[in-house]
Amino acid sequence: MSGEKEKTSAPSSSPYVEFCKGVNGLDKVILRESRGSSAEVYLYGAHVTSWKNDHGEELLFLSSKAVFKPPKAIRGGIPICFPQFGGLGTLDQHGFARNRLWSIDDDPPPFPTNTLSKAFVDLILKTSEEDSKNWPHKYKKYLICCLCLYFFKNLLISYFELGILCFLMLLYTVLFVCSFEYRLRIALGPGGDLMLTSRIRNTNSEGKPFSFTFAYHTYFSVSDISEVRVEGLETLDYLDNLQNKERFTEQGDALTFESEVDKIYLSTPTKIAIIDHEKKRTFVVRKDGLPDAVVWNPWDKKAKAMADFGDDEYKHMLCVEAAAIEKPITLKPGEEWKGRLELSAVPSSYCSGQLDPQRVLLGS
Ligand SMILES: O=P(O)(O)OC[C@H]1O[C@@H](O)[C@H](O)[C@@H](O)[C@@H]1O
Repeated sequence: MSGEKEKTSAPSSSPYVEFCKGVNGLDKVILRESRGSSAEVYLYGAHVTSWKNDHGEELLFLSSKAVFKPPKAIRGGIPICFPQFGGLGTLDQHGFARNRLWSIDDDPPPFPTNTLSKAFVDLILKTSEEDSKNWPHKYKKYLICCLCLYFFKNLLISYFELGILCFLMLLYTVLFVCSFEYRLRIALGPGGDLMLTSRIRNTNSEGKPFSFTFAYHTYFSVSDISEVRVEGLETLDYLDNLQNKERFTEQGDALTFESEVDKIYLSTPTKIAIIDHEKKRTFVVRKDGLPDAVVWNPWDKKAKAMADFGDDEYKHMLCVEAAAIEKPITLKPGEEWKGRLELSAVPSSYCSGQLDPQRVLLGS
Protein backbone atom coordinates (compact mmCIF):
# COMPACT_ATOMS: atom_id res chain seq x y z
CA MET A 1 0.00 0.00 0.00
CA SER A 2 2.75 2.36 -0.89
CA GLY A 3 2.08 5.94 -1.75
CA GLU A 4 -0.38 6.94 1.03
CA LYS A 5 0.88 9.74 3.19
CA GLU A 6 -1.93 11.66 4.84
CA LYS A 7 -5.30 10.48 6.05
CA THR A 8 -6.68 13.89 5.06
CA SER A 9 -5.64 13.73 1.39
CA ALA A 10 -7.07 11.06 -0.91
CA PRO A 11 -4.75 8.05 -1.01
CA SER A 12 -3.23 7.41 -4.43
CA SER A 13 -4.35 4.35 -6.36
CA SER A 14 -2.14 1.84 -8.17
CA PRO A 15 -2.93 -1.03 -10.60
CA TYR A 16 -3.24 -3.28 -7.54
CA VAL A 17 -5.04 -1.00 -5.08
CA GLU A 18 -7.78 1.44 -6.09
CA PHE A 19 -9.35 3.92 -3.67
CA CYS A 20 -12.85 4.88 -4.73
CA LYS A 21 -16.43 5.39 -3.58
CA GLY A 22 -18.92 2.57 -3.17
CA VAL A 23 -22.65 2.43 -2.39
CA ASN A 24 -23.96 5.65 -0.81
CA GLY A 25 -20.59 7.33 -1.35
CA LEU A 26 -18.89 5.17 1.29
CA ASP A 27 -15.12 4.82 0.89
CA LYS A 28 -14.12 1.59 -0.76
CA VAL A 29 -10.83 -0.07 -1.70
CA ILE A 30 -10.57 -2.47 -4.64
CA LEU A 31 -7.69 -4.94 -4.64
CA ARG A 32 -6.69 -6.49 -7.98
CA GLU A 33 -4.24 -9.29 -8.47
CA SER A 34 -2.43 -9.54 -11.81
CA ARG A 35 -4.13 -12.83 -12.87
CA GLY A 36 -7.58 -11.24 -12.53
CA SER A 37 -8.86 -12.00 -9.04
CA SER A 38 -10.16 -9.08 -6.98
CA ALA A 39 -11.61 -8.06 -3.64
CA GLU A 40 -13.56 -5.05 -2.40
CA VAL A 41 -13.30 -3.61 1.08
CA TYR A 42 -15.41 -0.87 2.67
CA LEU A 43 -13.73 1.35 5.25
CA TYR A 44 -17.06 1.20 7.04
CA GLY A 45 -16.55 -1.88 9.22
CA ALA A 46 -13.30 -2.82 7.39
CA HIS A 47 -15.81 -5.01 5.65
CA VAL A 48 -14.83 -7.22 2.70
CA THR A 49 -17.94 -7.22 0.48
CA SER A 50 -16.60 -9.01 -2.58
CA TRP A 51 -13.98 -11.60 -3.47
CA LYS A 52 -13.80 -12.79 -7.07
CA ASN A 53 -11.65 -15.46 -8.66
CA ASP A 54 -9.70 -14.92 -11.87
CA HIS A 55 -12.82 -15.82 -13.92
CA GLY A 56 -14.66 -12.94 -12.27
CA GLU A 57 -16.94 -15.30 -10.29
CA GLU A 58 -18.13 -13.96 -6.94
CA LEU A 59 -17.13 -16.19 -4.05
CA LEU A 60 -18.75 -14.34 -1.15
CA PHE A 61 -22.46 -13.93 -0.51
CA LEU A 62 -23.77 -10.38 -0.21
CA SER A 63 -27.47 -9.92 0.39
CA SER A 64 -29.43 -8.07 -2.29
CA LYS A 65 -31.04 -6.24 0.63
CA ALA A 66 -27.79 -5.31 2.38
CA VAL A 67 -27.90 -1.82 3.86
CA PHE A 68 -24.85 0.34 3.25
CA LYS A 69 -25.66 2.95 5.81
CA PRO A 70 -24.12 3.38 9.27
CA PRO A 71 -24.88 2.25 11.93
CA LYS A 72 -26.29 -0.92 10.33
CA ALA A 73 -23.71 -3.63 9.62
CA ILE A 74 -23.52 -4.77 5.99
CA ARG A 75 -25.25 -8.16 5.50
CA GLY A 76 -22.83 -10.51 3.79
CA GLY A 77 -19.16 -10.51 2.87
CA ILE A 78 -16.88 -10.68 5.90
CA PRO A 79 -18.04 -8.63 8.90
CA ILE A 80 -15.53 -8.39 11.73
CA CYS A 81 -16.97 -9.37 15.13
CA PHE A 82 -14.90 -7.56 17.76
CA PRO A 83 -14.61 -7.10 20.74
CA GLN A 84 -17.60 -9.34 21.33
CA PHE A 85 -18.94 -12.32 19.45
CA GLY A 86 -22.75 -12.53 19.39
CA GLY A 87 -24.46 -11.54 22.60
CA LEU A 88 -21.67 -12.77 24.87
CA GLY A 89 -21.23 -9.52 26.77
CA THR A 90 -22.81 -6.15 27.43
CA LEU A 91 -22.17 -4.71 23.96
CA ASP A 92 -24.53 -4.84 21.01
CA GLN A 93 -24.56 -8.11 19.04
CA HIS A 94 -21.11 -8.91 17.54
CA GLY A 95 -19.40 -5.83 19.03
CA PHE A 96 -18.72 -2.47 17.45
CA ALA A 97 -15.89 -3.01 14.92
CA ARG A 98 -18.35 -3.80 12.09
CA ASN A 99 -20.17 -0.48 12.65
CA ARG A 100 -17.16 1.83 12.84
CA LEU A 101 -15.47 3.87 10.18
CA TRP A 102 -11.92 2.53 9.92
CA SER A 103 -8.95 4.51 8.58
CA ILE A 104 -6.19 3.67 6.16
CA ASP A 105 -3.15 2.70 8.21
CA ASP A 106 -0.34 4.78 6.71
CA ASP A 107 2.39 3.35 8.80
CA PRO A 108 1.75 -0.25 9.84
CA PRO A 109 4.48 -1.98 11.84
CA PRO A 110 6.42 -4.47 9.71
CA PHE A 111 4.68 -7.70 8.80
CA PRO A 112 6.56 -10.89 9.62
CA THR A 113 4.79 -12.84 6.85
CA ASN A 114 6.68 -12.78 3.56
CA THR A 115 3.81 -12.36 1.13
CA LEU A 116 4.58 -11.52 -2.47
CA SER A 117 1.27 -9.75 -2.79
CA LYS A 118 1.12 -6.17 -4.05
CA ALA A 119 -2.66 -6.11 -3.73
CA PHE A 120 -3.19 -5.31 -0.09
CA VAL A 121 -4.50 -2.61 2.16
CA ASP A 122 -3.81 -1.86 5.82
CA LEU A 123 -6.65 -0.52 7.95
CA ILE A 124 -6.74 0.65 11.54
CA LEU A 125 -9.36 1.16 14.23
CA LYS A 126 -8.59 2.88 17.52
CA THR A 127 -10.74 3.26 20.62
CA SER A 128 -13.26 6.06 20.15
CA GLU A 129 -14.55 8.10 23.07
CA GLU A 130 -17.95 6.44 22.68
CA ASP A 131 -16.49 2.94 22.71
CA SER A 132 -14.30 3.59 25.73
CA LYS A 133 -17.49 4.64 27.58
CA ASN A 134 -19.18 1.34 26.79
CA TRP A 135 -16.39 -1.17 26.72
CA PRO A 136 -15.41 -3.31 28.54
CA HIS A 137 -18.26 -2.33 30.86
CA LYS A 138 -21.35 -0.79 29.37
CA TYR A 139 -22.58 0.22 32.80
CA LYS A 140 -19.56 2.24 33.83
CA LYS A 141 -21.13 5.37 32.34
CA TYR A 142 -23.97 4.93 34.83
CA LEU A 143 -21.43 4.72 37.64
CA ILE A 144 -19.92 8.02 36.50
CA CYS A 145 -23.38 9.63 36.32
CA CYS A 146 -24.17 8.48 39.86
CA LEU A 147 -20.91 9.89 41.16
CA CYS A 148 -21.48 13.24 39.43
CA LEU A 149 -25.05 13.42 40.72
CA TYR A 150 -23.88 12.70 44.22
CA PHE A 151 -21.19 15.35 43.91
CA PHE A 152 -23.54 18.07 42.68
CA LYS A 153 -26.30 17.20 45.16
CA ASN A 154 -23.88 17.51 48.01
CA LEU A 155 -21.75 20.49 47.11
CA LEU A 156 -20.73 20.87 50.69
CA ILE A 157 -19.25 17.42 51.08
CA SER A 158 -16.80 16.60 53.79
CA TYR A 159 -13.12 15.92 53.25
CA PHE A 160 -13.85 12.27 53.96
CA GLU A 161 -16.46 12.10 51.18
CA LEU A 162 -14.15 13.98 48.83
CA GLY A 163 -11.46 11.41 49.59
CA ILE A 164 -13.85 8.58 48.78
CA LEU A 165 -14.81 10.27 45.50
CA CYS A 166 -11.17 10.68 44.48
CA PHE A 167 -10.49 7.06 45.35
CA LEU A 168 -13.45 5.88 43.26
CA MET A 169 -12.35 8.01 40.30
CA LEU A 170 -8.86 6.54 40.55
CA LEU A 171 -10.34 3.06 40.74
CA TYR A 172 -12.42 3.83 37.66
CA THR A 173 -9.33 4.90 35.69
CA VAL A 174 -7.34 1.88 36.73
CA LEU A 175 -10.11 -0.67 36.35
CA PHE A 176 -12.22 0.51 33.49
CA VAL A 177 -10.38 2.73 31.04
CA CYS A 178 -9.58 0.59 28.09
CA SER A 179 -7.84 1.42 24.85
CA PHE A 180 -6.78 -0.69 21.90
CA GLU A 181 -5.33 -0.46 18.43
CA TYR A 182 -6.72 -2.87 15.88
CA ARG A 183 -4.70 -3.23 12.66
CA LEU A 184 -6.10 -5.29 9.83
CA ARG A 185 -4.29 -6.23 6.64
CA ILE A 186 -6.43 -7.51 3.78
CA ALA A 187 -4.44 -9.04 0.93
CA LEU A 188 -4.96 -11.00 -2.25
CA GLY A 189 -2.33 -13.69 -2.82
CA PRO A 190 -0.82 -14.34 -6.26
CA GLY A 191 -3.22 -17.29 -6.77
CA GLY A 192 -6.25 -15.23 -5.74
CA ASP A 193 -6.34 -16.36 -2.10
CA LEU A 194 -7.86 -13.84 0.27
CA MET A 195 -5.90 -13.23 3.46
CA LEU A 196 -6.97 -11.25 6.50
CA THR A 197 -4.55 -10.64 9.33
CA SER A 198 -5.75 -8.93 12.51
CA ARG A 199 -3.32 -7.51 15.03
CA ILE A 200 -4.96 -6.20 18.18
CA ARG A 201 -2.88 -4.41 20.80
CA ASN A 202 -3.73 -3.32 24.32
CA THR A 203 -2.62 0.33 24.41
CA ASN A 204 -3.69 1.03 27.99
CA SER A 205 -0.92 3.12 29.47
CA GLU A 206 -1.86 2.72 33.12
CA GLY A 207 -4.75 0.34 32.80
CA LYS A 208 -5.51 -3.28 33.14
CA PRO A 209 -5.62 -6.18 30.77
CA PHE A 210 -8.75 -6.51 28.66
CA SER A 211 -10.48 -9.51 27.16
CA PHE A 212 -12.40 -9.95 23.95
CA THR A 213 -14.04 -12.53 21.74
CA PHE A 214 -13.70 -12.43 17.99
CA ALA A 215 -14.89 -13.82 14.63
CA TYR A 216 -14.35 -13.35 10.91
CA HIS A 217 -18.03 -13.77 10.05
CA THR A 218 -17.48 -15.06 6.50
CA TYR A 219 -20.56 -15.52 4.28
CA PHE A 220 -19.61 -17.99 1.52
CA SER A 221 -21.61 -17.96 -1.69
CA VAL A 222 -22.93 -21.45 -2.48
CA SER A 223 -25.03 -22.80 -5.35
CA ASP A 224 -27.61 -24.45 -3.10
CA ILE A 225 -27.25 -25.09 0.62
CA SER A 226 -28.64 -28.62 0.19
CA GLU A 227 -25.67 -29.41 -2.08
CA VAL A 228 -23.05 -28.33 0.43
CA ARG A 229 -20.93 -30.33 2.82
CA VAL A 230 -18.45 -29.13 5.44
CA GLU A 231 -15.44 -31.25 6.34
CA GLY A 232 -13.12 -30.81 9.29
CA LEU A 233 -15.68 -30.41 12.09
CA GLU A 234 -16.81 -34.03 12.45
CA THR A 235 -16.62 -35.54 15.95
CA LEU A 236 -15.96 -32.15 17.55
CA ASP A 237 -17.79 -30.61 20.51
CA TYR A 238 -19.99 -27.62 19.80
CA LEU A 239 -22.21 -25.16 21.64
CA ASP A 240 -25.64 -24.98 20.06
CA ASN A 241 -26.88 -21.39 19.92
CA LEU A 242 -30.35 -22.74 19.14
CA GLN A 243 -30.39 -24.71 22.42
CA ASN A 244 -29.14 -22.21 25.00
CA LYS A 245 -25.52 -22.88 24.09
CA GLU A 246 -25.76 -26.43 25.37
CA ARG A 247 -22.71 -28.55 24.57
CA PHE A 248 -23.01 -31.50 22.18
CA THR A 249 -20.66 -33.69 20.18
CA GLU A 250 -20.92 -33.80 16.40
CA GLN A 251 -21.39 -37.14 14.66
CA GLY A 252 -18.69 -38.71 12.56
CA ASP A 253 -20.00 -37.54 9.19
CA ALA A 254 -19.29 -34.36 7.29
CA LEU A 255 -21.91 -31.67 7.97
CA THR A 256 -24.82 -31.30 5.59
CA PHE A 257 -27.73 -28.87 5.88
CA GLU A 258 -31.49 -29.41 6.04
CA SER A 259 -32.59 -26.80 8.57
CA GLU A 260 -31.44 -23.78 10.56
CA VAL A 261 -27.97 -24.15 12.07
CA ASP A 262 -26.15 -21.93 14.56
CA LYS A 263 -23.30 -23.80 16.24
CA ILE A 264 -19.97 -22.83 17.76
CA TYR A 265 -17.51 -25.69 17.16
CA LEU A 266 -14.71 -25.79 19.72
CA SER A 267 -11.00 -26.50 19.32
CA THR A 268 -11.27 -26.92 15.57
CA PRO A 269 -8.43 -27.84 13.19
CA THR A 270 -6.59 -25.08 11.34
CA LYS A 271 -8.18 -26.20 8.06
CA ILE A 272 -11.87 -26.59 7.18
CA ALA A 273 -13.30 -27.41 3.74
CA ILE A 274 -16.67 -26.31 2.36
CA ILE A 275 -17.57 -28.43 -0.62
CA ASP A 276 -20.15 -27.21 -3.10
CA HIS A 277 -21.19 -30.27 -5.14
CA GLU A 278 -23.16 -28.38 -7.73
CA LYS A 279 -20.53 -25.73 -8.39
CA LYS A 280 -17.79 -28.35 -8.14
CA ARG A 281 -15.94 -25.87 -5.99
CA THR A 282 -14.30 -26.24 -2.61
CA PHE A 283 -13.53 -23.38 -0.29
CA VAL A 284 -10.60 -24.04 1.99
CA VAL A 285 -10.50 -22.05 5.21
CA ARG A 286 -7.11 -21.89 6.89
CA LYS A 287 -6.85 -20.11 10.20
CA ASP A 288 -4.34 -19.28 12.85
CA GLY A 289 -4.96 -18.04 16.40
CA LEU A 290 -8.66 -18.82 15.98
CA PRO A 291 -9.53 -22.11 17.69
CA ASP A 292 -13.31 -22.03 17.23
CA ALA A 293 -15.54 -22.07 14.15
CA VAL A 294 -19.15 -20.93 13.91
CA VAL A 295 -21.46 -22.47 11.33
CA TRP A 296 -24.60 -20.45 10.64
CA ASN A 297 -27.49 -20.54 8.22
CA PRO A 298 -30.74 -18.82 9.26
CA TRP A 299 -32.97 -21.01 7.02
CA ASP A 300 -36.41 -19.88 5.88
CA LYS A 301 -38.16 -18.55 9.02
CA LYS A 302 -35.27 -16.44 10.33
CA ALA A 303 -34.47 -15.28 6.80
CA LYS A 304 -37.98 -13.83 6.54
CA ALA A 305 -37.56 -12.08 9.87
CA MET A 306 -34.40 -10.23 8.76
CA ALA A 307 -35.14 -6.96 6.98
CA ASP A 308 -31.78 -6.91 5.19
CA PHE A 309 -31.93 -10.48 3.89
CA GLY A 310 -34.01 -11.86 1.01
CA ASP A 311 -36.55 -14.57 1.87
CA ASP A 312 -34.84 -17.24 -0.26
CA GLU A 313 -31.28 -16.05 0.06
CA TYR A 314 -30.50 -18.57 2.81
CA LYS A 315 -30.27 -21.17 0.04
CA HIS A 316 -27.25 -19.45 -1.45
CA MET A 317 -25.08 -18.76 1.58
CA LEU A 318 -23.29 -20.47 4.41
CA CYS A 319 -21.36 -18.76 7.17
CA VAL A 320 -18.27 -20.56 8.42
CA GLU A 321 -16.64 -18.18 10.85
CA ALA A 322 -13.08 -18.56 12.12
CA ALA A 323 -13.37 -17.41 15.72
CA ALA A 324 -12.04 -17.17 19.26
CA ILE A 325 -15.08 -17.49 21.51
CA GLU A 326 -14.96 -20.20 24.15
CA LYS A 327 -11.75 -18.86 25.71
CA PRO A 328 -11.72 -15.07 25.38
CA ILE A 329 -8.37 -13.54 24.43
CA THR A 330 -6.82 -11.51 27.25
CA LEU A 331 -4.17 -8.89 26.54
CA LYS A 332 -2.05 -7.13 29.14
CA PRO A 333 -1.02 -3.54 28.42
CA GLY A 334 1.47 -3.57 25.53
CA GLU A 335 0.55 -7.11 24.43
CA GLU A 336 -0.63 -7.95 20.91
CA TRP A 337 -2.80 -10.76 19.57
CA LYS A 338 -2.75 -11.97 16.00
CA GLY A 339 -5.56 -13.84 14.22
CA ARG A 340 -5.19 -14.86 10.60
CA LEU A 341 -7.66 -16.13 8.04
CA GLU A 342 -6.76 -17.43 4.61
CA LEU A 343 -9.45 -18.39 2.11
CA SER A 344 -8.96 -20.19 -1.14
CA ALA A 345 -11.38 -21.58 -3.69
CA VAL A 346 -10.32 -24.66 -5.64
CA PRO A 347 -12.19 -26.86 -8.10
CA SER A 348 -13.36 -30.00 -6.28
CA SER A 349 -12.56 -33.10 -8.21
CA TYR A 350 -15.15 -35.70 -7.43
CA CYS A 351 -14.79 -39.41 -7.64
CA SER A 352 -17.73 -41.42 -6.30
CA GLY A 353 -18.50 -38.84 -3.64
CA GLN A 354 -14.94 -38.59 -2.34
CA LEU A 355 -13.03 -35.37 -2.09
CA ASP A 356 -9.83 -35.32 -4.06
CA PRO A 357 -7.46 -35.74 -1.12
CA GLN A 358 -4.53 -34.16 -2.94
CA ARG A 359 -6.34 -30.90 -3.47
CA VAL A 360 -8.16 -30.39 -0.25
CA LEU A 361 -7.33 -32.61 2.65
CA LEU A 362 -3.60 -32.80 2.07
CA GLY A 363 -3.20 -29.82 -0.20
CA SER A 364 -0.96 -26.99 0.86
O1 LIG B 1 -27.71 -10.56 12.44
P1 LIG B 1 -26.29 -10.55 12.91
O2 LIG B 1 -26.09 -9.71 14.14
O3 LIG B 1 -25.35 -10.17 11.81
O4 LIG B 1 -25.94 -12.03 13.34
C1 LIG B 1 -26.14 -13.07 12.45
C2 LIG B 1 -25.76 -14.41 13.10
O5 LIG B 1 -24.38 -14.43 13.31
C3 LIG B 1 -23.90 -15.70 13.77
O6 LIG B 1 -22.52 -15.63 13.91
C4 LIG B 1 -24.53 -16.02 15.09
O7 LIG B 1 -24.06 -17.27 15.54
C5 LIG B 1 -26.03 -16.00 14.96
O8 LIG B 1 -26.63 -16.26 16.22
C6 LIG B 1 -26.50 -14.68 14.41
O9 LIG B 1 -27.89 -14.73 14.20
